[in-house]
Amino acid sequence: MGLISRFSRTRKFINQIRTLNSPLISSIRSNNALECRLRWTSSYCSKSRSQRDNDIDLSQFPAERIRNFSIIAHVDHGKSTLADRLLELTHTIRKGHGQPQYLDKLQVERERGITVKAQTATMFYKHNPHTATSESTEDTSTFLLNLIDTPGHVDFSYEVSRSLAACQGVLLVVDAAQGVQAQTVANFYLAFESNLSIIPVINKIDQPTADPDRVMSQLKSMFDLEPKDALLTSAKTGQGLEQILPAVIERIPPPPGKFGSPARMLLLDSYYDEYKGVICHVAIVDGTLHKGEKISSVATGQTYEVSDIGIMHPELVPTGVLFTGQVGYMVSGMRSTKEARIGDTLFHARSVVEPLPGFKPAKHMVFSGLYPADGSDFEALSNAIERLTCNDASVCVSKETSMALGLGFRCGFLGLLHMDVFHQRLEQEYGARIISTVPTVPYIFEYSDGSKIEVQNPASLPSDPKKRVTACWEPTVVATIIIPSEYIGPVMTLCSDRRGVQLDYSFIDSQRALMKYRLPLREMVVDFYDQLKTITSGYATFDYEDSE
Ligand SMILES: Nc1nc2c(ncn2[C@@H]2O[C@H](COP(=O)(O)OP(=O)(O)OP(=O)(O)O)[C@@H](O)[C@H]2O)c(=O)[nH]1
Repeated sequence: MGLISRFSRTRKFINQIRTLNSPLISSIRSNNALECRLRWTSSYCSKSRSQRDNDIDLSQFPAERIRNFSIIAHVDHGKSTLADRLLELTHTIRKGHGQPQYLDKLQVERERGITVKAQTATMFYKHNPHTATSESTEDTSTFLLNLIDTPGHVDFSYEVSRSLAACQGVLLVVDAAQGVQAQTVANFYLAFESNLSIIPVINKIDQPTADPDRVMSQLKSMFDLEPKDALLTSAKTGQGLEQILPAVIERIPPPPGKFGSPARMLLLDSYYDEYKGVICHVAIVDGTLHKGEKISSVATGQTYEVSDIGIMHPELVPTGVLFTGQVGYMVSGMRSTKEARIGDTLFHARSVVEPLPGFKPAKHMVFSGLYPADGSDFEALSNAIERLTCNDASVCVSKETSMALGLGFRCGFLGLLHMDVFHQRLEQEYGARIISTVPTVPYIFEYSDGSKIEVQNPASLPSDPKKRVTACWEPTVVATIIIPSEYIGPVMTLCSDRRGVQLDYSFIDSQRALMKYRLPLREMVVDFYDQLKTITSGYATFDYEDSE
C-alpha cells in the first residue's frame, strides 16, 4: 500500500477516534497500560530476582563465544518472522507463543505489521563445529548470540545504521520471489561500508513463485555475493533454518575489544520505563561493567552509579555484570533520555578512554505542526510529546503559535511514515487528540546582506523591507527505484515531471531495472510514492537518502 494512502487511511482512523468520547478513550488507554504492566510484571515476577541473577553466568562467554548480528532486509521480506523462529529454535521464547513477530512490541508495529524500532534479543545456542548442526552432541560449546531485528522501511534506516554499530555481521534476507529490492540495496551498502560479514539468506522459498536461482544471480551481479554462500530458508515452514545459527557462528567474527582495559561502551538506544527510569541499551566495547560501579558520559561529563545491568533475553534479565563484546541494558539513575545521548561513549568513572566514533545525528526530512484538537489541552499534548520523545529521540520539537490553531508544536521527522507513526503513537499510547498541519520540507533562504535562514514553516519566513531574498535552496534526495523493465518509460516520465535528474540506470537482471534520480524532497512529500506504485501496478520499490 502506498505511503500516502497509508497516511490518509490513518488520518481517517484518527478522525474516527476523535469522535469517540473521551471517557471511553481514557478507559481504553488505562486498560492497555494495565495489560502491558500485568504482562511485564507476570513474566518478570515468575522468578525471583536473585534466582535470575544467578541463572546466567556471563563470565562463561569470552568474546570468542559471542556473536553480534543483525537481520536486515527490504520491507516484508520476513526479518521479524525469521527472528521469531531463531528465538524459538534457541528456546528463548516458547514455540507457538501465540504472538507472531515477538520483537515487534509496539501496538503500532503490530497493527501495521511493520518494525519501527530495532530490538535486541540475547540467545544461547549449543554449536557443534563438526556437524555444523547443534544440540545434544558431545563436542558442543554454548555461544551467546545477540540478534538485532531492524526496521525495513526507508524512514527508519537510522535505526538500522545504529544497530549495525553493535554488530560484526548481518543476515541479508531477500524474498525468494521478489528478489533484490530498493531497501535490500540500501541495507547492503550500510553493512558493506561498516565492513560487516554478510550472510545472504533467501527466504520464503515455500512460495509457488519462488525463484532462488534468479535471486542468487542478482546477489552475485549486484553485490558480488557468491551463490554458494546463500542460505535457502522458509521462516514460515521452518525449512533450512537449522543452517542459520551455525553459519552465524562460523562466518561472523567475534566482537573485538580489550578485556583487561577500563570499561568503555557505546550507548545504542534508550527509553523511559515508568518503573525503572531511563533504560540504556549498550554494547560493551572494552572491559567489564558491574552493578554498583560508577560510569561517566563523554557527551555530558555526568557520572552515574549503575543500579541494574543485564541482558535482553528477550525481556530484561539482570545479570549483575556485562563483559567485553556483550550487548545488554543498564540502568543508572539518568533522569531523562536527554541525558542518555544515543551514540555517546560511557566509561568507567575516573579512567581515561578514547571516545568511540558515535553516530551521525538524525536528519529531519519533513516538518509538521501539531496542535491540540481542543485548545485547552495544550498542557496534555505537551506532556504526551515529551514522554513520547523519551522513547523516540529522533523527533525534534519546538513550540509554535498559529493564528487559527493557537499554541502548538513544530516537529521534525525522518520521513512521512515516521510522522504518521508518531501521530498514531501519540493518540494510542498517550490518548492525545491532535490536529496536524500539512507536512513541509525545510528551505534555506539567502538575503542581500549574505545572511541565511532555514525555514520549516512558510508562515515563519520573516519579511524585512530592508533585506531582499537573493537565493533559495530546496532539499533534494537521491532516490533508488527498482522496477520490472516494462515500466521504465512511465517511471522516467514521472521522475522528469517531478523535476528529477537521472543519475544512474542499469539492469539488475534480464527483467528488472535499477534507476537513480536526484529529486526535490518537496515533490516526494506530496504523492510521488503513490504515483510510482500506481503506474507500476505496485511493482516498484523505492528508497531515498539525503543528497548532501
Ligand atoms: N510464505 C512465506 N511467508 C513468509 C515467510 N516469512 C515471512 N512471511 C510472511 O511475510 C510477511 C512479512 O513478514 P515480516 O516478518 O513481518 O517481515 P519484515 O521484513 O519483518 O517486515 P518489516 O518489519 O515491515 O520490514 C508476513 O505476513 C509473514 O507471515 C516465509 O518464509 N514464507
